[in-house]
Amino acid sequence: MAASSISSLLSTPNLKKNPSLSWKVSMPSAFTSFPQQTRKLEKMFVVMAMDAKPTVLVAEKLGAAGLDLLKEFANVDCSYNLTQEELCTKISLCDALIVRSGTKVSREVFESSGGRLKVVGRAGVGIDNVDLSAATEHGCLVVNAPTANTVAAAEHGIALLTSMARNVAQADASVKAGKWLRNKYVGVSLVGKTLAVMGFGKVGSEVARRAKGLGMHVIAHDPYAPADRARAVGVELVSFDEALATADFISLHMPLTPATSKVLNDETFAKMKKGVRIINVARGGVIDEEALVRALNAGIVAQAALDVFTVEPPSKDSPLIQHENVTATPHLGASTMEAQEGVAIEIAEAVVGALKGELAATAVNAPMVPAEVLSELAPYVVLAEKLGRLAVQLVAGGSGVKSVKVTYASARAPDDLDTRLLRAMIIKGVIEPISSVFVNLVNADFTAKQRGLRIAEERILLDGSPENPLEYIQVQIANVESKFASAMSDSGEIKVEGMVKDGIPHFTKVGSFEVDVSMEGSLILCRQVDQPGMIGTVGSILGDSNVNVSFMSVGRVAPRKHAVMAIGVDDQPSKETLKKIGDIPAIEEFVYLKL
Ligand SMILES: NC(=O)C1=CN([C@@H]2O[C@H](COP(=O)(O)OP(=O)(O)OC[C@H]3O[C@@H](n4cnc5c(N)ncnc54)[C@H](O)[C@@H]3O)[C@@H](O)[C@H]2O)C=CC1
Ligand SMILES: O=C(O)C(=O)COP(=O)(O)O
Repeated sequence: MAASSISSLLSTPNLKKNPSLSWKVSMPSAFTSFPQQTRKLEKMFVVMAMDAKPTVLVAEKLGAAGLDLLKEFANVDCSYNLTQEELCTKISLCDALIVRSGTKVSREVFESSGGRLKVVGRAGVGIDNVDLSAATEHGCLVVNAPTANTVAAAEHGIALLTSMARNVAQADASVKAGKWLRNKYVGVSLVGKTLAVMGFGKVGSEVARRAKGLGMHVIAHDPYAPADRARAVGVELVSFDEALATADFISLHMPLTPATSKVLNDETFAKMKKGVRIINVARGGVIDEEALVRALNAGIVAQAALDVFTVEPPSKDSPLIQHENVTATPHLGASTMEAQEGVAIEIAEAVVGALKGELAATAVNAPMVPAEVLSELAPYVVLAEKLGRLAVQLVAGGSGVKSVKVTYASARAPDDLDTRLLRAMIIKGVIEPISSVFVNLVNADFTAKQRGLRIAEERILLDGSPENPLEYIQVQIANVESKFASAMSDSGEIKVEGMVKDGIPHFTKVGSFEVDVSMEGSLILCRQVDQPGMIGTVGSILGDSNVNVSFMSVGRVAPRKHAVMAIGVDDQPSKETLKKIGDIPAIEEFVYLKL
């Protein structure tokens, strides 16, 4: 599993809210190539509890191999058939929740978690039972297991197709009822018939492959599938209407989304060939079930074989289930021994990875960033957050921060630089110091939007060799006053800039003053009249107060005019120490900032 680590981006509110737990520093593998960064990254990439194991609630049956993996890392609570109320009660004690299709992970569940829930693992493909918006708003990562049950679902689709065509289920029931109805259960042949696969993704393409082996003519409709993938399987991609008009069999394999909800309805059934047969192993909600009953009664649809239903389980006296031309199975698509073991391992690995702070390759509501990209971006991720923090601390109280402009200067082609992580970190840096809101990679964009914070991103393409992903990052905050007037650019924005030198983030510009300070600890910025002895004067005030200076840099516009001195300090100076600095006659303004 390709997974990368960037724990601070996935750490969740209870890290802050639950100080009683002691948190261990774990250096994610993606960062081990930056040994010089270790100390600073340790501060950022704080992950799971050392003495408090996380708790994973497994709310539906999961294969043993997956449970074993989970137990190596977490306390595992297997509680099946919980009511919504019980789930909401339990969830506040859980760091992760694993479900299949039978559990509704509603907004209420996220709200009830009190910020503790870090990850929801869907042990399967469809995530229509998880309220993704609520998950994102709560900064909770959702991961699924998208590959391990593909073949099982495709095989079940083929099982339904063949058994429907030969009335296997109905004939079996009649034999068991003591009947011998050889004339009633005459079936239809598959060879030479047209099968329309609706949704040519993982399952759809496996169904297509198998149906071709049965001698069927296979067409597919999928607005997003590449034509060459279809060609490779020997399948022609057609329009929705053409698929409906030409198919003898229609097999549904698209996800349930607002766009696919009730996509088979009275209107679309009317466009089908009379006597069409429908197979659904996708989701019940893609069919208007009442319209399907009407189409069955009218003979438009000769038969339907359904594994999934709008409401599961459907009511016993549902006219659809009871229809003699309907074959129904209880959502068995993924239920083979092999698929369930595979899914269990796939989801357990994803959930454990996410709890460790890794970015899962199967994240549904967060960007998936390959390990090698993450490793390269690591110091820039730190830089981005610190620039955000710096910029916002320069804003004078009372000015609302509404608009942040981020400029990425790079010699790399725009396609070569994924800025989503950097943007998330800048948002984190800007928002966290001025609010109680917790920001991570999952909820960064949402949180910015919700607070009315506009983030404009700009790329500057530099000449030269694109050895580093970025030359510098600049963060500007517009329409605000600054508590440090020298931080304002000529065009009236607070402006800070930084770059990575030898793997270490450096602060390199404030307003129009160039400085050069490694971004560690805290920072004192002073504007002074440029004159000899200033460094010594400030240095000895700090030294007398036992404040260790890590870096000092002076940026000036011209000799003996104004200069900005940036002083990196390891320890927080006391108010008295800061006052003494401010009292130096040549100091015109100063500000103390936490990095
Ligand atoms: N019955 C069961 O136990 C199982 C059901 N499933 C369901 O099967 C479905 C497909 O799963 P996968 O193939 O793994 O997903 P997938 O994501 O690989 O494929 C879905 C395909 O549907 C396409 N699609 C999206 N909107 C469409 C539209 N309006 N019309 C036509 N195609 C559209 C997508 O482009 C994609 O190619 C999902 O709904 C999943 O939940 C999957 C596994 C087991
Ligand atoms: O993976 C899917 O989308 C499925 O529908 C399988 O559902 P299940 O895990 O068997 O409840």
